[in-house]
Amino acid sequence: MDIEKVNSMDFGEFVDVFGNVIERCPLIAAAVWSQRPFSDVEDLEKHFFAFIDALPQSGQEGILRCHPDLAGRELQRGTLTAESQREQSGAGLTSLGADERLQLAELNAQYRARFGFPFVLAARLSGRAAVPRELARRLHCPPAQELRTALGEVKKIGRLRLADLFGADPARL
Ligand SMILES: NC(=O)N[C@H]1NC(=O)NC1=O
Repeated sequence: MDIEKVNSMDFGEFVDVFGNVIERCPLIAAAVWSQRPFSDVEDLEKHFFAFIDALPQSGQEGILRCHPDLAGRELQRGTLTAESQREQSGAGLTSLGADERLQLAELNAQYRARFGFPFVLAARLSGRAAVPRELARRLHCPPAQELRTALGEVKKIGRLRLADLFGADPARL
């Protein structure tokens, strides 16, 4: 895919293609479409991120709540989005032992109880051992800092998903 192709997409096609750049938030792609034309993929990415940054805290928390737990029930049930499924299996979360799954479920529950949204981490950038470690560490962070960290992870996930769509190297975005 190239940027000329993106700029020529009608609304429906654009939302079909980019609707899950931010997990289960096609509204963001819908809003970004009206800002076309984009000069390149970096410019497109900037519009996604600027939308997130401009939201009030309730909206930013809403975005986090659209994310499925890592190694959670949806992974077990096979109801993840295709992107999330790929990311979670790529990180080795599909092959956890029962003990590891239980440990993560407990940490996920503690995290959600403390912050009111699920723990979000760009799974593709960390291995399965790093997930419980990061979860346990971030569980003790101040809420305002944690919201910023979690949104930073949402952006990392979005960047990787955009890079996939463009067949680009995410380091160059
Ligand atoms: N909870 C959470 O981080 N979920 C996400 N992380 C990721 O890499 N893909 C997801 O769906």
